[in-house]
Amino acid sequence: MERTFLDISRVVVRFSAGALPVLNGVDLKVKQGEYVAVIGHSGCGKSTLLNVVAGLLPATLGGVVLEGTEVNEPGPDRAVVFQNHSLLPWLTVYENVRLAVDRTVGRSMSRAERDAWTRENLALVRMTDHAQKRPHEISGGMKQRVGIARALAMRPKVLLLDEPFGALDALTRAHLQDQVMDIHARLGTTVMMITHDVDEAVLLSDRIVMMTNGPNAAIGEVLDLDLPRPRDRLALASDARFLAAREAVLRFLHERHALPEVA
Ligand SMILES: Nc1ncnc2c1ncn2[C@@H]1O[C@H](COP(=O)(O)OP(=O)(O)OP(=O)(O)O)[C@@H](O)[C@H]1O
Repeated sequence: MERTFLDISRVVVRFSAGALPVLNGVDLKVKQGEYVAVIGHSGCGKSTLLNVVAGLLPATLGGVVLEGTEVNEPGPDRAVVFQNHSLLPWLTVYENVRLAVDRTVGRSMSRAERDAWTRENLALVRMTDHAQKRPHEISGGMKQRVGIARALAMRPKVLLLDEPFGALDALTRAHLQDQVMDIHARLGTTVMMITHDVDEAVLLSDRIVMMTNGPNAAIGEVLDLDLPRPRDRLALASDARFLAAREAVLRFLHERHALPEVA
């Protein structure tokens, strides 16, 4: 049996003493190199779960262990990319990534190595030609690419993506999904991605974790995707396995766990 890499164990999150917990007993074991998507209706607690894994929010009960070490605070081994790019506006694209390098992995590198590592990560997201621009001079999709480069530059054990493509138009989104698939294939990074988008979850993931509605949310079902990689969005559009997986997730969200007002 493959060893658990990221172990989310019986996580309960309660924001106030009198209220019901938002999450009530989330258990998830992620293998190294696995791409896991977490999907569920708005407000079910997806970001809350990601924040617990990131170490940004303590679990009320239960906890998270990454490669044998308990998560108690944020750290570069769990780099997060949020929906709204959080680049520093007064720094260039290069400087935004370089800052992360200098503050994390770069401590053990020479100046020239830090420069090369920064450029390598910018190249990975195809931002080399825009390295000297500032955030206001690049598009939303480019900003997300820089955010991904910055996260990868920390050499994280787990890349945590919180709706990273949520604010982008459909074509830019598709382009970025393809790039993330390519990066995942090349680097073998373990990824946990929050999404609302069923097609995105099926296209990118090895497993889809479907959450029940909150409060008291937990994992309702987990779907294993045996679609071979590399995956091609056009070929998959008519692939019976892709369509069956898509339908299974849609049925979970809109039949078994439809929101009360639309049920
Ligand atoms: N700091 C907080 N204090 C109190 N309640 C919170 C806090 N953070 C989140 N919540 C509540 O917890 C619930 C889950 O929120 P969360 O953002 O995790 O959901 P989500 O599934 O990520 O939603 P969405 O898909 O809309 O982003 C919501 O009811 C939210 O109001």
